[in-house]
Amino acid sequence: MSRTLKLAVIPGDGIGPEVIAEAVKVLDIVVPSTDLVIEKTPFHLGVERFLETGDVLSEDDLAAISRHDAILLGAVGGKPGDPRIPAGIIERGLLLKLRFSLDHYVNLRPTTIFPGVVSPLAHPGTVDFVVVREGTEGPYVGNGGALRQGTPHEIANELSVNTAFGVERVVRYAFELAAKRERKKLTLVHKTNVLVNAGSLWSRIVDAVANEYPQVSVDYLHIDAATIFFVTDPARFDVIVTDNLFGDILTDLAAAISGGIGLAASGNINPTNAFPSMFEPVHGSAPDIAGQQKADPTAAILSVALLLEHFGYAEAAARVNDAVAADLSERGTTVRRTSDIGDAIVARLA
Ligand SMILES: NC(=O)c1ccc[n+]([C@@H]2O[C@H](COP(=O)([O-])OP(=O)(O)OC[C@H]3O[C@@H](n4cnc5c(N)ncnc54)[C@H](O)[C@@H]3O)[C@@H](O)[C@H]2O)c1
Ligand SMILES: CC(C)[C@H](C(=O)O)[C@@H](O)C(=O)O
Ligand SMILES: [Mg+2]
Repeated sequence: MSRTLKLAVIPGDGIGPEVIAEAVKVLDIVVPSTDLVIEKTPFHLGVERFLETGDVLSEDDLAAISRHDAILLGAVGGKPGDPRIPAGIIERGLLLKLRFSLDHYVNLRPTTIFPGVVSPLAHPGTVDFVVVREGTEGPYVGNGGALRQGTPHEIANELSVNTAFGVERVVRYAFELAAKRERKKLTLVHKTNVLVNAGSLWSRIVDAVANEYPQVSVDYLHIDAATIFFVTDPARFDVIVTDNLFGDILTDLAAAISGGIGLAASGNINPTNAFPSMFEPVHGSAPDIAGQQKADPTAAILSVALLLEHFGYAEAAARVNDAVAADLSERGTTVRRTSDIGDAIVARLA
């Protein structure tokens, strides 16, 4: 008996299509070792589509994507400052619209330093942590406005929305994850000394849920101090739970300390499975290197491993991770084309 998984594939912009081509090759080579049959549907979305049609993501597109079991996305967005693309129209209208509409309240971003990968840190220690970034609230909700725009008296607001329901569900997910991991440690990262209302809500919920997980040790860091420890002692972290914006910034830093943004994978998870979860590299469309086969597809390939894990295919996911690890440990400082990296990883899985 086989199990059919309907996968919406959104290659997107810039390096998105280049890295997704390699991720799909890896998926295609690993899936026959499972009982899965993957039915892929490509969706042509992103800057090009916007420039051609003025449309970013129609209700029909959204409905069609929602009928899939999962989404694999490359990256979306144009060159920052491109006058043809209003700021945020692709990011908000496509990427965040998917995350919000499909209730991706857990943005899961694991970090490890693979053997042989050179960290810019002199003494990184053993780095193996997961950032559980809240995905549907915070300053990302788009609840803002501007008054007297363009005048010296302009006022620009972006409201950060934090609901007890939204915070509790992501905190519970983070505790559940911490309880399953070896070190069983959870760090709340926030800015409770300044953002006192949101900070108080997050702290109280973490304290309350902690009572149900006596086996998990809990600590707290302000976001600014957390960035210090990411650089001076990243080995201290196990599971980090934080809000949408802090999590965005921390996870680019996590990528940088662990070998680069080309290696950082993520899952936008709807743990209830009411909606398809979405797997994507943490990086963006990298207009500076797009179309040149210079992008590292490893993050997209590791996102495929997260997808397989999400559906319970831990062994297939481990095979992909192992093939990536082997490739990275042999890679050294050799510069390879995007498709050569994909092919080398595929060859290890064949
Ligand atoms: N999830 C997403 O779709 C996503 C994420 C971040 C940024 N963006 C969008 O992407 C566009 C560019 O944003 P940015 O420049 O701030 O961030 P970026 O992540 O695209 O690029 C930052 C730097 O990292 C490099 N880089 C990124 N991915 C790489 C890879 N796989 N291999 C090698 N180098 C890589 C780029 O060349 C660039 O120098 C913007 O429109 C932004 O909004 C989209
Ligand atoms: C492009 C942008 C909306 C997105 C975010 O801020 O979440 C990106 O930076 C990411 O980390 O996935
Ligand atoms: Mg980001």
